Amino acid sequence: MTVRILSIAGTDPTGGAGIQADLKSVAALGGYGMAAVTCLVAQNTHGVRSIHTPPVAFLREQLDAVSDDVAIDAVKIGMLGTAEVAATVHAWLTDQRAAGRRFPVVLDPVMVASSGDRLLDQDAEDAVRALAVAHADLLTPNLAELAVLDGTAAVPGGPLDSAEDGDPVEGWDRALAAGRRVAAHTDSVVLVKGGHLPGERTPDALVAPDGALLAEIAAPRVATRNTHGTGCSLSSAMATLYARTGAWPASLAAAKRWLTGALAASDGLDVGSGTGPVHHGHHLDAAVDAWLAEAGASDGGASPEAGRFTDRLWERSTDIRRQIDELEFIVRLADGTLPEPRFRAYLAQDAAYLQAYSRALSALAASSAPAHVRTFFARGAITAATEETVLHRQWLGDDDGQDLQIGPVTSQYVDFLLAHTGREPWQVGVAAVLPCYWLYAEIAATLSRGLEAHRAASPEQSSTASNGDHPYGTWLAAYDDPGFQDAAAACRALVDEAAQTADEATRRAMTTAFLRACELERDFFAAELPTSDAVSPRG
Ligand SMILES: Nc1ncnc2c1ncn2[C@@H]1O[C@H](COP(=O)(O)OP(=O)(O)OP(=O)(O)O)[C@@H](O)[C@H]1O
Ligand SMILES: Cc1ncc(COP(=O)(O)O)c(N)n1
Repeated sequence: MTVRILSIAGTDPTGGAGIQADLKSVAALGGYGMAAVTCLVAQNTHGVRSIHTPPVAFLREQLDAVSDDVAIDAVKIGMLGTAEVAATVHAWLTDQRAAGRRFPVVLDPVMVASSGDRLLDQDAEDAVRALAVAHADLLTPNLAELAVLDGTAAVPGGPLDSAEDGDPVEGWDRALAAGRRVAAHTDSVVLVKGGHLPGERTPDALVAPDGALLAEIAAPRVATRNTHGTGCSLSSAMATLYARTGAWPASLAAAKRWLTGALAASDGLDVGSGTGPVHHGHHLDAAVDAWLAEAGASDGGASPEAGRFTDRLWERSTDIRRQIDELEFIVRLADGTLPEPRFRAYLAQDAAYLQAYSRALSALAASSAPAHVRTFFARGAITAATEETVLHRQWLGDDDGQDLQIGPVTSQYVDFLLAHTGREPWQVGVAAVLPCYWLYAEIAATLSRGLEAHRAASPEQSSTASNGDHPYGTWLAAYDDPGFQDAAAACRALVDEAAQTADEATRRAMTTAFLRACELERDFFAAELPTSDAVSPRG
């Protein structure tokens, strides 16, 4: 069943925060969104200009109009603005309960916007606290709001906190302690959010009224300034997912995954020149493009006129690339804990793959592409074949690879490449082989950061020891070879050039081929580390 979620919140005419963000988030997570407006806010990505609060009797009319007609599966409360508005929502919820209508309530105690503008009168804090105590099932304060609810300065960002650049670990411990106190006091689950902590991580945790830590998620910080409305979006996502599942930890895990994708895709939005919004519908782009393609219409974004074609491809592959970064195989390869048999099994598949890749590049070298394109791929075919030989000699020993069992994902990827470079227009072929260059070049950067971290953590390995004691150090270092990075950039430029010469149908086929190859790259890495791996890690 589609869950019906009511947002009670203020507005943002630029669509990034408040009710507009709530409705987008509910829809993005498969719910049906409804909204009753508390305050009208003239704001944009730079800040709040003015606030108009309609008479509270009208708010009550909106709320009754909904509840008299529609069964509500969850309520999300955002900006309340004044004590009177908070009391009106409080009274309506009390009446709903008295009438036997029970639904989960997520309260995002919005007090100050990320721009620094106040969104709640100071004398309304008690009314919000009372609402939390009486009706909230989940509270989602940011660190500053947590400090206000806690009534102490013991939270980073709290009233007396002067250590803006303090230690993130200590700050997080203090935040969790405050979260536990607020959960106990309000008898609600508290989602403690680390978005405003300094450092590389943005931890989030759920604490229960009895102090139990229900979940803790340490997501990496997405490097973007576009965080306007993340709090609104996360709280309405939690309301929607909890209405669907009845489980807070599962809701948080799914909501964070979606929100991280929305943050990662936000740079492609270009909404406003200040702190921009997140891309709530980032995961829907591919479905809409497929419908448009079936309808024979332009996808509107992948035309060569609209900036670099490969920029659009990169943006469209955001989710797949994130999934690759999060794969256990990649994480453990980078930190050196990947079991060696697993690594060797991967390399064997990689060697088989490279033989076929070399044949695919040869097909492009023999295609009807312009001469400089054919030359590039002729060289690439030789490099891939040579690389394959080196892999065999260095890691796989004398085994000549003849009796290698080719895994199902490897053969799927190989079939895909050979079909796309042999039978399709050359432009589609170059788009199909690009991920093997480009994603590998990007993954190399991730892996070499892992190697750097490993070296830094092993100071006894002097800087003259090139690879520390990382078991795959030599292999990781070869990955980050500048020659390979250059080849990836050159291949990308050829794909941009190919898009210029292609008609619209061919550009669509290029996009589809690129994205499919990205998925196959992901599946190739994922196939090598089944979760039930019984091999013990290398000592
Ligand atoms: N740069 C980022 N990268 C990844 N996650 C982030 C980032 N910034 C915020 N988040 C996440 O966004 C959610 C909202 O957290 P935050 O602490 O920013 O709340 P907030 O201040 O209420 O939000 P808002 O900015 O809308 O006021 C949390 O899940 C947090 O971890
Ligand atoms: C109506 C409304 N509600 C909430 C926020 C907080 O969002 P942010 O802190 O990201 O500005 C906002 N700006 N506007």
